[in-house]
Amino acid sequence: MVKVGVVMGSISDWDTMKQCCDMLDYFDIPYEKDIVSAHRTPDDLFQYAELARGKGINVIIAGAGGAAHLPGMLASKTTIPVIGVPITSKLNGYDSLLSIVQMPGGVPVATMAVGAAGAKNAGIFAAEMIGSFESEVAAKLAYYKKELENRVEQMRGELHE
Ligand SMILES: Nc1c(C(=O)O)ncn1[C@@H]1O[C@H](COP(=O)(O)O)[C@@H](O)[C@H]1O
Repeated sequence: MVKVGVVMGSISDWDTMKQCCDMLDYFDIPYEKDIVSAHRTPDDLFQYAELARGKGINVIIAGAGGAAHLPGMLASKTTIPVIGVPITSKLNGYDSLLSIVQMPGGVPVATMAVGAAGAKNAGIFAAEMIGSFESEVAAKLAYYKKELENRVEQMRGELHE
């Protein structure tokens, strides 16, 4: 059963949002991906939010750029937690970031950094949410953290070579 719903406002967001799907693959978390736009397909957005829980989705990751209303509008229509990924834009993603992060009180969106690193972290953060109740995912997260530590150890070696 699908556990994470990954949505983006346009196919032009895919290069970035792929980073989050790569992390979900790494942690063996089943997900679905789709393109939904608050501006271009508002009816689809409402339908997506309404059907998500029934599909078994525990977390939604939504990436959008510019006037990035997609994550916030999803959050307004569902009680499933929404992670927002600001996509780099003509204004370097500042507009996307502020559109996503500045939600009114009562409608939270867990906002990541702009661009690829944010998308990657969104995948890891979703895994952490699922890992809080699935021990197999928690074990994979612990292994991942160990690998990060090993990589720094390797960097220290390279620095002193
Ligand atoms: N911000 C949104 C929404 C939305 O918030 O619903 N729908 C599309 N977009 C964004 O428009 C940008 C340009 O899209 P195009 O490349 O298709 O013109 C994309 O980054 C997309 O996320």
